[in-house]
Amino acid sequence: MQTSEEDVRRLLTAIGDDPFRPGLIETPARVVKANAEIFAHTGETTFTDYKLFEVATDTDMVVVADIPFYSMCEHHLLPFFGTVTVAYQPKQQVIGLSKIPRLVDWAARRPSVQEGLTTLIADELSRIVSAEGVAVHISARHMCMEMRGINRPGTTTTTQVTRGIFKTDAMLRQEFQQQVH
Ligand SMILES: Nc1nc2c(ncn2[C@@H]2O[C@H](COP(=O)(O)OP(=O)(O)OP(=O)(O)O)[C@@H](O)[C@H]2O)c(=O)[nH]1
Ligand SMILES: [Zn+2]
Repeated sequence: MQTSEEDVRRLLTAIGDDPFRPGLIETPARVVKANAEIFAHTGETTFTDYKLFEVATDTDMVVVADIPFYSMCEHHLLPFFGTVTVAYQPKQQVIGLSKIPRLVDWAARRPSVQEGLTTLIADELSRIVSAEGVAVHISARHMCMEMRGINRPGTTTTTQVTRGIFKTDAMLRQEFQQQVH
């Protein structure tokens, strides 16, 4: 399913503009293309683009910090964006490091709320890697709170999901939180 150029022309008309004026004539095609990228993984429930490796390790925590993401708030279809920090304590398997930002992109490229995005990343990482525990922290700015409505530029929202040992071990959770900038 894709946005059509006609959908965009209808929206432009509805906001009181003329979709056929010179400045807007190519806009519907651009918006269709942009939406295909921004909403690329809408409706997908399973992340498949990963590789696992069997490794003998007693690593306490693998952390990939400050992964930038862009998503769209499902209430207003306005951007929310920021950084994600993902951690897990491996058992015998580790995931290819680059696959963690890929997982974040996959989860973000759909309409969502920040809490749901945090949970989706934790759910998929837990499913993919057999880990002792998983932790995901997101810090984000919501354009729906900054450029309209309550109009509070610069506010940040943080969300965190912990699973397994990150939930039961307060010290480990604290170490994770120290990795979050
Ligand atoms: N929990 C949560 N709320 C969000 C998120 N993104 C947007 N919202 C909130 O969704 C709510 C929608 O509230 P409504 O009262 O239905 O919509 P609204 O009249 O546009 O609300 P205002 O934004 O307060 O003007 C607002 O409070 C938003 O701040 C998110 O990621 N998580
Ligand atoms: Zn919103």
